[in-house]
This record gives sequence, C-alpha cells and structure tokens, in this order.
Amino acid sequence: MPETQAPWAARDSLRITSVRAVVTAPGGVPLVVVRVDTSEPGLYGLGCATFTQRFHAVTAAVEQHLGPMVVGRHPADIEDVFRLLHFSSYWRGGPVHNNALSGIDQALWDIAGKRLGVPVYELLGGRVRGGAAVYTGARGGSVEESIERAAALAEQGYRHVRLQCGGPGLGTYGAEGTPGGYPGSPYPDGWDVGHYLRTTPRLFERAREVLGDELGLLHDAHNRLTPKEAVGLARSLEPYRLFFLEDPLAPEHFDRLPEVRAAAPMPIASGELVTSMTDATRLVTAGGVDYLRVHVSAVGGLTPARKLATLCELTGVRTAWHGPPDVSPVGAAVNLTLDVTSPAFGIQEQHVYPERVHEVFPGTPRTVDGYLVPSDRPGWGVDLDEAQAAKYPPQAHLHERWAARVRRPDGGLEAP
Ligand SMILES: O=C(O)[C@@H](O)[C@H](O)[C@H](O)CO
Ligand SMILES: [Mg+2]
Repeated sequence: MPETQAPWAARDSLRITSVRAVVTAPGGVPLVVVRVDTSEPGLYGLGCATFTQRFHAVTAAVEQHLGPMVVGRHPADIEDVFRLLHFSSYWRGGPVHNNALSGIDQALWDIAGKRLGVPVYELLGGRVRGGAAVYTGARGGSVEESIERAAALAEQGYRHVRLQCGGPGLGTYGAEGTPGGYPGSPYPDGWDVGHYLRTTPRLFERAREVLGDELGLLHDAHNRLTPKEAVGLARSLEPYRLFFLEDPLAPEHFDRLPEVRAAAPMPIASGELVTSMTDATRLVTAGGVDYLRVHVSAVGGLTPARKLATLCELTGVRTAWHGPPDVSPVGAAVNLTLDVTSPAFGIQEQHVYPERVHEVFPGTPRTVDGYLVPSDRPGWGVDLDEAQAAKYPPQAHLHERWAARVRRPDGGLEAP
C-alpha cells in the first residue's frame, strides 16, 4: 500500500516483508502472538496480541487489516507505524484492534533490540532495578485451604500473594465454589455479594494470624461491587494492611473510583479492563488508582504503555501491569521490561506457566525467590517454536463458559 509508506527516505534497505498471527494453547488458554518478518534472513520479531476471548477476530485484524499496511515499511519507524495503525481505522481502539496493533508494535521493538543485539530494556534507557517483585494467586475452596496455599508460596520465596477464597455456589472470583450452595434459589450455583462481604474479612484475619505480618497480601474483587459495597469491604479489611485491593468496581463505573479510593484505607489497583491509553490516563489523572493495572496488549502495546509508565512516574502512581494466564510469555517479557525500566514500578502479577508453555515459548521468564529477572538475550528474549505451537490448537469459548455462569442466586447476571 503506497499510502502507508513513510514519506521520508529510510537509512537502509531493511523492510517488513510479512505479518502473521499464531494462535496456540499450550497451557489451555488460547494465546495470540504476532510474528513480523523482515527482508534480513532470520531477523523477525514477536509481539503479544492475546485477547483470548476473541482470538479469531484478532487474527483477522492482524492478517487482513493491519499487516498489509506495514509490509514494505522500515521496522525502525515504530512510533509512526503505531500512529498509522491507530488512526487509519478512523474509529480507533477497542480490544480487538488494540491487541492486533500490540502484536505488531511489540514485534517491532523485538526487531529493534535484535538488530542491535541488545534487550529492549536497553533501548528504553536501561534498567533501574535488578528484578521485579511479583505476586501470584493463592486460592482455595475454604479459608484454611487458601491460607495453606499462600504459606506454600511464601515457602517458595514469594513475598506477595493474592488471596482468594471460594464459597457457596459459584464461589468468589478466582477460587472454587461449592455447587448447589443456594438450594431453593432460582440459581443455586450463584454468587451472593452479602456472603462475600461478610466472609472476606475473616479470610484476611485468619491469614494474618497464620502467615504473620511480613507477607504482602492482595485481593481482587473482580469488578463485582457497587461503590458503597467497595468502601464497606475496604474498611472492613483495614486491620489486615493489604498491599492493594484490586478492581472494586467495573469499568462502567470508573467515574466513581476516586471516591472509593478516597474512602479506602488501602491502596486501590485497577485498570486491567481499560482498552485505551486515553481511558488509562483519565484513571490516573482523576485520582482513581494508586496502582495502574493496564493489560499492555489491550491498549496497543509497548509504545502506549511506556507513556503510561511515565505518566505514573510523574504523578506518584505505581504500576502493576496485568499478568494473567491470558498474556503470552512474550507479553510477560514486555511487562518485565516495563518493570525494570520504570521508576514507577510497584509490583508485577505473575502467572506460573506450565512446562508445555516453556517448550512452545523458549525463554519464558521464570520467578526465582519472588523476583522476575529479565533475560540478557536480544529483543524480548522469548522465542516461538511454531512446530511445538501447532500441537496445541485453541479451544473456542473456554473463557466464555466460565464468565457466562456468574449470576446471583436469583439468576441475575453479574460482571464476572
Ligand atoms: O487480575 C487477574 O489476574 C484476573 O482479573 C484475570 O486477569 C481475569 O480473570 C482474566 O484472566
Ligand atoms: Mg484482576
């Protein structure tokens, strides 16, 4: 497409020659990774484009819409390519488009590092810390089970754990429930907010009794509360000194987050469901968060995320980039790059990938003693073995099967 080519002369003859999306599910969750090839044999880049719930749509956006616009471009014009892809659809953003854009954006940063033989963190000004402190989830069907799991993680060297505990019916977010927990209700497998608000303080009270004062304790309310319920929960958890309380409100109510944050004794973390750099900026400037938890690929990749990291640095907000199972190992390496290069780093959510994921993605970051330390390999330091990847075809509607079941005992559908 001649219109999408740069109106300036490139410094050398290197060009983007092809853009492809690869979908693979070695850990069960469908992951989408974009591979950008260049005219230099063996020089390619990888980027995370994982919107696991809509992976076919992302693949089409990459291969049918965005990819053809960047073939023939010099891979070093990252900022211009980002703006070109962002503005060229006129209606911009949204998780499908942004994930496709992220796949290409992050692949170009990978190529930039590989051309120079340096990790991407050196392109961003270098490291400001040795590693990133992480948290991972401790979940169980009962209070004691959740706490046992947290103790086991502390034993492995984790200094922070996110504690989630099940309960009747569907159970609360991130932990197993007890089927049929609300007998006689229209939906016996439901989730009851009153039960959740009454029992969660007991989980943390017991956690402090058993685990002591040093372990960082976090909790994810997963968008299910009203502003008043959120403040009530936050106040009831005050004695247990949470590291942060995550996602008290759904994104539909983010204009109420500043008042929740003002009334909450602990730091508030939110933003994983934000799908634009603009919305993430508003969350910070409106005073809605102490920790900004953006899903990097959902806002378009490293290019917008590093601007958000700078915004956080300049406004006294900390980062906690979203790191669930539905971020590919390439995305995990991008998160880690932001963590070690930004003075605003707060904490990193870490998913412990099963070994099969390491086989598909050689170089997948591993936590040691509660820290992730970046690789010194060029680019992101993570590769994609496509022969291995092909062994794990994606399964459609994996996430939707779970999210479609989040209802109250009366049958009313909730934010998951
Ligand atoms: O903070 C988290 O890790 C969760 O909110 C998950 O990202 C969400 O359930 C989708 O996987
Ligand atoms: Mg969350």
